[in-house]
Amino acid sequence: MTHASATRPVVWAFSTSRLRKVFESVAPRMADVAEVRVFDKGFEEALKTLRELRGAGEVVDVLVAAGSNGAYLRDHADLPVVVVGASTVDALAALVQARRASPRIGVVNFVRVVPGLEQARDILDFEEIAQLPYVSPEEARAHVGDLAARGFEVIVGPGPVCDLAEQAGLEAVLLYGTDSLSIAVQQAADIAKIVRAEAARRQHLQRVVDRMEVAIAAVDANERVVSVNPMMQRLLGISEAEALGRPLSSLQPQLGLDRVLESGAAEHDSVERLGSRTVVASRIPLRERGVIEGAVLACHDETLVERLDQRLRSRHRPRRFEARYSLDGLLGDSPAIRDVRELAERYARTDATVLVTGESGTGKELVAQGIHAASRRAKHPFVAINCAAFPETLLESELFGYEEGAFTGSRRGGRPGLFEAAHLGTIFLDEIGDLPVMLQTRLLRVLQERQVLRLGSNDPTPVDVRVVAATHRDLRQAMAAGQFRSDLYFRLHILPLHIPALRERPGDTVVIASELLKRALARHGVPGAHARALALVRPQLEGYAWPGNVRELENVLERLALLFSTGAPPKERLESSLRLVLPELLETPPAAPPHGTAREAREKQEMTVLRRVVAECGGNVSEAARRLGIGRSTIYRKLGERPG
Ligand SMILES: Nc1ncnc2c1ncn2[C@@H]1O[C@H](COP(=O)(O)OP(=O)(O)OP(=O)(O)O)[C@@H](O)[C@H]1O
Repeated sequence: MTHASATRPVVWAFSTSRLRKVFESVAPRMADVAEVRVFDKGFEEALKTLRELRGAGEVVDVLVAAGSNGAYLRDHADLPVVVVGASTVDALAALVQARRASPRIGVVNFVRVVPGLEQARDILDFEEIAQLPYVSPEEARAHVGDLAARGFEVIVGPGPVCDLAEQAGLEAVLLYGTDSLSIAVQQAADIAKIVRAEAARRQHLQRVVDRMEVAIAAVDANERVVSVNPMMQRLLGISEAEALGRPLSSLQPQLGLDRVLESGAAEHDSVERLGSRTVVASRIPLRERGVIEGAVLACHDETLVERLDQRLRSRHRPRRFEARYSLDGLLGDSPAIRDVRELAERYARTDATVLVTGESGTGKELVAQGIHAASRRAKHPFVAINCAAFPETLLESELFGYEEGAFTGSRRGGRPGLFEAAHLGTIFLDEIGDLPVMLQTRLLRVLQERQVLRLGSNDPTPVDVRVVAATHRDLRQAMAAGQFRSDLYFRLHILPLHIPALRERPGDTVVIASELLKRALARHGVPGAHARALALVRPQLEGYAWPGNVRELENVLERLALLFSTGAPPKERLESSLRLVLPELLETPPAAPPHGTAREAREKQEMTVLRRVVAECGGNVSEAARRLGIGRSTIYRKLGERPG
């Protein structure tokens, strides 16, 4: 059975005449050069046989045939054809044999005269050699008749001519022998090797193009498609067969290459909207010796470009894997914050999971970084992720990574998740209370088994990671409401650490403010303004409720430093300037109601401020959050509303 991977070239020889027998005797002798198969077929029948056998999966590299049959196949078959020529040895042998019959010899050959016969005449002592080339069978028949009429008794020629000569009662000698056929088979084998090498190169190139995450189409100078890879077929929504030969702009006007063919100038990275999809397209003209002979279109899917962009950004964000803060950076002198610092230092000496709770902006991440920096893991990565900031599927692949082919567009070779990135270090899971239930289950498994399973993989990777989780939500309440798995809660709640809100430790405000203001003024190049600036707002700092905690305090002090950055504001405008940059602080604190506590008064004041700022921002909570330096969710929570 013939097979595509057969190492020997496969040659099929076609002949309906006596030449077939010679082929049959040559085939076994050429076995180490080529696998030769001989068919008793010619012309249309040969083509039909070719179609049938190749349709059934048989493989052939090159055809061999003689005379007009060879010429016919060369014109009609879609394979290389070697047309047998008479070798000098065979021609001489035929003449010697013919000479034995008669000194007058007719040579009737297809199209060509046999070279060198005139010289042979002297050596072989001929009386006459008549060479009559023919093109059509009718012409061959006429030549044979003519020679017979002229008294020739022997004719040398290809198979069909020999048949005609014998029919006319003359002696016939076959022009081709084993030498001619061996030469033809050798030529066929040489061609087969070249053709195979070429095909292999083309296939390799095709495989490369087919596997690229780019949709590619090439057109000729008339903008007709000459090749499209599978990605492009999908983009155009048609098969290769449908696309080939048609003008690209007729398939998708927005992806046309006519402009590039005309101008000869490449166009890079144009953004094209195709229905619901967006692609980034590049168009490049192809030149052959300076003449434009076609063009190539390459389209990247928008999501791929975005993914690459994201990956490049994250690669340039090493900060993400490093702790910047130590526990010394946790400012404050209150007993509450001292407790926090002391507890954090103790926790840092262990490897157990820590659950940090506290309102937004109280320093939960700062404490997590501090614990990492004070632990034996300090030299290894600190990886932080905000579980509320990603949609569920993205969060899953961020945390656990994925294997190649896990989803469309997953990158080759897969990608490790943050748990793997944090190996030997600490992972900080911020806003753990917002982790979707499905991921709570996966996280629980990681905590229990200390190994992660990438998406689409069955092969877990062991990880040595310390977990610090944080939340501003009440996880017990979430548990009761069925939003948080209790088994996960108990796995996280091993070393609890609560950071009280800034308003619950009033002494801290001025201590922290003083230090943060010093840093902000230094950044603005006015360190000398510290005492004056602080004195100016000190009563307000102490009286204010700080719904956004230290983050809000930072924000306020940054604005204050900005006010002083161009020199202290003149006295007469001081009040109005301050009111302008620190409106929330200068809101007149309402007098404590007779029956209320100081805390209630502060909370009331806080609500007044929140409502006013939200109103000033036309109800735009994001804008209000930015101005106050607190999270949107904090505003919603305090105002008792849910995000719409
Ligand atoms: N005690 C503190 N001393 C100095 N800086 C602090 C302190 N507490 C918080 N900060 C600063 O306040 C900002 C907010 O802190 P952090 O991001 O740690 O809060 P968080 O509780 O994690 O907030 P969220 O819950 O909104 O993520 C940071 O810039 C942090 O450095």
